[in-house]
Amino acid sequence: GNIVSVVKGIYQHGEIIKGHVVDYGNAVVMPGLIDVHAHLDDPGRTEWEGFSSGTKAAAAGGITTLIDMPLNSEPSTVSVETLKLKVEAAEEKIYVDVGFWGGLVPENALNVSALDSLLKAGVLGLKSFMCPSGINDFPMTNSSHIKEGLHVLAKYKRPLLVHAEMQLDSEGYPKENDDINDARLYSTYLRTRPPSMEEAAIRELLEVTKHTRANGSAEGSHLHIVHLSDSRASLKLLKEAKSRGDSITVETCPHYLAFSAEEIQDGDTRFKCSPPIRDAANRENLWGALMEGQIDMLSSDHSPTIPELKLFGEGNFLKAWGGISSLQYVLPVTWSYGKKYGITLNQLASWWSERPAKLAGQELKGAIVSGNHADIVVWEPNAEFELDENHTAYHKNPSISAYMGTRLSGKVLATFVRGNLVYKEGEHAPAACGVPILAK
Ligand SMILES: NC(=O)NC(NC(N)=O)C(=O)[O-]
Ligand SMILES: [Zn+2]
Ligand SMILES: [Zn+2]
Repeated sequence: GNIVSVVKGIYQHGEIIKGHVVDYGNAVVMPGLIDVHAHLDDPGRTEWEGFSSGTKAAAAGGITTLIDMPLNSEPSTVSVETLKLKVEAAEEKIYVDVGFWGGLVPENALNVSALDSLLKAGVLGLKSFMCPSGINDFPMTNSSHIKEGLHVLAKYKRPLLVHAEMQLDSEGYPKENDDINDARLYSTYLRTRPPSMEEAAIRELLEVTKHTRANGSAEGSHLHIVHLSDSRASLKLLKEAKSRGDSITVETCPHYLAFSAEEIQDGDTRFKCSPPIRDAANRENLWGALMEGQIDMLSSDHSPTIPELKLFGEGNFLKAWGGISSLQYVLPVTWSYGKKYGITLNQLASWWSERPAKLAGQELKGAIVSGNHADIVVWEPNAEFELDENHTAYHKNPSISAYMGTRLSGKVLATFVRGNLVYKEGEHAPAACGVPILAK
């Protein structure tokens, strides 16, 4: 299951290597992708996705490790008991390795022993929202909850991931439940979540992350901003905080790099997510920041649901479920939309494998080096395909993906997890052989 050695050619110590040699010709052999932000909705909402379909889609997309979010499953993963339910739900159903984030919510944030037991039970870190999550048993937290959480996490050297948007009553922008008649217009939804909401949340977080600096009271803990969309004030604040020594990283997602507000059609709620996809100029800035290293990594934020909750009929952006379905496509999407910015394979491996592995504390994953798990994706960057109904999608609800109808390049030929061939050109391994990852 591990990489024994990495050699040039097929000779080792002057001898032709014995055993089973597979020659993938000019295809790229890369570390498997590690997606630190996916909502697999299991247990409890397997009609939205589920471990089996979600990890099959992942394997088909070259993802070898997923870290599952603590919400959208029912119940949310906010305690030892609910983590147990999640791990049991994953048994015999995961085709790639799956780790778990725990939830930081008001009911456990100020209860040190509750957080200790959740972390001792093996979650790889905690996740919290600074605005309503859309899930009833996953309420939002404020900065005092987050401060407490970070101080407990410091003992375990594990991260806190935060959905950084804060509702500001002061600003006169429409709220989601105002009865606005043009709820079919994407611009109406966009106005309800201006960049200032991300900026306000990040300003508040930076008051807490100063404790994560060397010799700070929360030294050892780490804050990770999930799915950044605002490429201006928010990114500037994060850059300054990093230069002051705060332990902070930030991710963005392929949908913020692929799409722009100008191209989202009225009523096409496949594109609804929070924070929202912003304008084309913002997308250009995000690409610039990613290429320069100001944005540390990428994640899918695969947040599917059933088609009915996307309200395709009425196309109401204010009431439809927010979340983009993308898991299987993130490698070809990043590659296809990134080519014009000159992205390299090394950058792909850094954004999708090396850095996510560090965030999730997975020292034996994220790079093809001897001793590491043999988690590998083999793919052809120049192979093009239409993402249409003829393209086999393994997601539970393929029709809701914003990527349907796009033409992409980058075809996955084979995916290996701990040396097991889990996917090969349309075929999955006969049995689910992924491992649930619990922190020691
Ligand atoms: N409950 C969710 O899945 N929310 C997600 N929804 C999005 N991103 O629109 C998220 O990550 O915030
Ligand atoms: Zn979020
Ligand atoms: Zn999410």
